[in-house]
Amino acid sequence: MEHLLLASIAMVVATMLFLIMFIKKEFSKSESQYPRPPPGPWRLPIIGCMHHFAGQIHFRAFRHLSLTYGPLMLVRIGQVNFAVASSREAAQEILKNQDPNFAARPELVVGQIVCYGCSDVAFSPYGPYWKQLRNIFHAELLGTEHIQSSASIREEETLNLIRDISTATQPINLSEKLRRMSNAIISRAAIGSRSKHQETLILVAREFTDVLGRVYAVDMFPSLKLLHVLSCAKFKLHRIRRRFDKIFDDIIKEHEVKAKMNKGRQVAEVKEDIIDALLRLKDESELQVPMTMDGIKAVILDMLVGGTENSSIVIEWAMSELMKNPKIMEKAQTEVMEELKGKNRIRETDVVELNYLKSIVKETLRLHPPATLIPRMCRKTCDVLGYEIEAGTRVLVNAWAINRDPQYWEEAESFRPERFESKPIDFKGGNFEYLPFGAGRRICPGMEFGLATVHLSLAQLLLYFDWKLPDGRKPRELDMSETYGLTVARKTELKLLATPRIPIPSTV
Ligand code: HEM
Repeated sequence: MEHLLLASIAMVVATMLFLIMFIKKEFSKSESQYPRPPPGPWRLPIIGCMHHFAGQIHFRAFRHLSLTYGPLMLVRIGQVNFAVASSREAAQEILKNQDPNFAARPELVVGQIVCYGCSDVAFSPYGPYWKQLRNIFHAELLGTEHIQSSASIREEETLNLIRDISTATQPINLSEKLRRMSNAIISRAAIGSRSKHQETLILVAREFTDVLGRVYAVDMFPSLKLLHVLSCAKFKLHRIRRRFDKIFDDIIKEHEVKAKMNKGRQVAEVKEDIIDALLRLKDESELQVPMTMDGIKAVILDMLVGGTENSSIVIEWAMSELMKNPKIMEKAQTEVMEELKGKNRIRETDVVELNYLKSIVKETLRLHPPATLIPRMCRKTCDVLGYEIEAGTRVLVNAWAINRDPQYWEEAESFRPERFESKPIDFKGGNFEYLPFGAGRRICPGMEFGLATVHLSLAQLLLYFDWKLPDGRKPRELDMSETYGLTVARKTELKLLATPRIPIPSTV
């Protein structure tokens, strides 16, 4: 009996020991197999990490936090987690090595309301519809052939800008003139003519890019429905959408009238723009995913807003940096003047030779990328740099911080175009320490088009004028503060005095 009791006790002890060892082994296995979430700043109840942003622009605040929490951190804002990548390695992992898993965009209320239920290119979910739109963009507007054939539009519109500036006797608002020029270029290339709604379009586009960069309670507290009602965000967004709608309806109506007049003629005979092509494809239902009228409006929105704001912002920053760095301005003016020798004007084909000017644009995009935070979303739970990123987590690649990281850039905060003369780095998304156009599947499709506008207009501004700050102000007094939007522009409009240097040609 005693033996039996001892044997039972021994059995129980052995079983318990076995169980403890098994659980311990499994536990340590689960720890090493499934990584932990990335580290992040401490949180307060309800608002999460919002207090860390007080008084700071978001991309600067994220960089500041990354100095403590590392290249990949998890920042909770309200009820939403953001994985923020702030190093070349983290960006490469997200935008290249695991690109398909991060090729989604977050579904924001702004995309739902203003971008016609996220049916544009920029907000649409990763999948066949998005792929189809990118192909149409490439085939009808942004491919190499179209960029070459739209060179005459850029040459005309940059010359119009130069003529307009040459008539001014007072300091000019260069920011405003650049927005008008960029909008005229993209409108003529995309919809066949300057939009008669240009003024309203530019105003609403500015309002839209501004709201795009804001943190809305409706997105950060998805479950607090009362807050959605109390916040006036949705009301504001619906107002923007109505104003866009009116303009886009008009553009589409004009194209439908033109299509009726051209009925019966072969496609090759008719000079089609991208809206004509979209309307034709919609009716022919040749597409894998049918195109709706809202989808067409969303595409117009991407083209007109993306094509206007980004290019003019880059030229504005380039001119600001040149005003602050007169020696660089002088060197660039000499280069353009040399290129003019034996010709009566600078054309787009001449820009290829302007290597210093192209380095100035690269350096401008390094210090002032219009899109500071590249927004993506994680589709499936995965491991990035040893940390677990859960499906549905919003991801931000802090391109602004990476472009200025002293680990990759000597004198990172200085404007030094020469650095690109010895550094074979380009925009195409293969150098993850330099991301002005993003990278991977969702890289900017308008890169070549935007650069063509930026290069040519900057060359013309430097060739035809000498520039000064008004009221005898010194270059160091120029305010360089940034706006708080999705695309980061100058906070104050750039106002300059232009003095003609050489005669302006009368025709293109
Ligand atoms: C110099 C000017 C420009 C800059 C710096 C710029 C920058 C960017 C960046 C950083 C992205 C995000 C890429 C990513 O997620 O990896 C983007 C996306 C996009 N850009 Fe641009 N852009 C410029 C010009 C343009 C132009 C001229 C157009 C159209 C005419 C355009 C249309 C778009 C669209 C539609 C997307 C969304 C792509 C997608 O989600 O698949 N951009 N751009």
